[in-house]
Amino acid sequence: MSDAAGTPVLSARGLRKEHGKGEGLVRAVDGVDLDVGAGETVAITGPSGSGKSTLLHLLGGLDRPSGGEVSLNGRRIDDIGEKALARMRRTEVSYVFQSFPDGGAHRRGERRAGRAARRTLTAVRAATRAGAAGPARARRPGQQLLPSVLSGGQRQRGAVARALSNEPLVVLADEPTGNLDSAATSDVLRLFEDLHESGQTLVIVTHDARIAATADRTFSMRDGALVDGTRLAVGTTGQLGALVGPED
Ligand SMILES: Nc1ncnc2c1ncn2[C@@H]1O[C@H](COP(=O)(O)OP(=O)(O)OP(=O)(O)O)[C@@H](O)[C@H]1O
Repeated sequence: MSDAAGTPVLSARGLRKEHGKGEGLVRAVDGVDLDVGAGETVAITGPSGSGKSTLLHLLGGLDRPSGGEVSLNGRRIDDIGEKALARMRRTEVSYVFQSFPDGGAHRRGERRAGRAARRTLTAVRAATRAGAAGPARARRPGQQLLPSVLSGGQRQRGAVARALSNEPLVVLADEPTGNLDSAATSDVLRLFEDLHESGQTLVIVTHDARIAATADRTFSMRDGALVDGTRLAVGTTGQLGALVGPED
């Protein structure tokens, strides 16, 4: 799980992110430790609102932690200046986000994807404004907001291709098969399998058991904490089922 020098490609220590204040305080990420080694695929699953997207944003420098550390190839990224952070986001990390639903998708799915996309876009815009603008803007996920005649599967394959264009140290994917039909999901699944085989380091947030099954390690998130997912029950629907954790 580490390279020859023993340094994980991506590492988090005591990572925390709080939103809001007082009674409205949400501990979205609450003390996460994680090491992702070179060429490793790590899948993160867990219920809605458990902090998966927030964690991915912190790991990729799209958002600043409230506490704790994030390192890329042994170099801290949580405490670096905005320019260095913007450069890091352009050159060392890539993101794949949830595809937008095609016309026939269920309205609840659309609303959910819309909310997630707005939050991500807000984070990307804030990060881009704060750091060096320019190239980062051009190929960030806002592109996926453009109305398009492409199918969800085609758009998502394009998004993955773009994500690889800067040969990132790590690809962070947030529900990459969300809103895709099963044929498109299979395509994207194959892409991730190929990526894994090619030695790309990957962190994938997913509800899809088939995607999670491609991972070397799977974790579940619960209330902002990462739980070892080796005891995840996989249901017959292809969705990851209940976590058989100590609290269950
Ligand atoms: N910008 C924000 N401001 C306030 N609260 C937020 C913000 N972003 C996330 N949260 C809250 O933090 C918690 C974790 O959210 P997050 O989106 O990371 O969870 P998730 O596991 O990715 O959920 P989903 O699977 O629905 O995308 C939730 O309670 C959410 O409402």
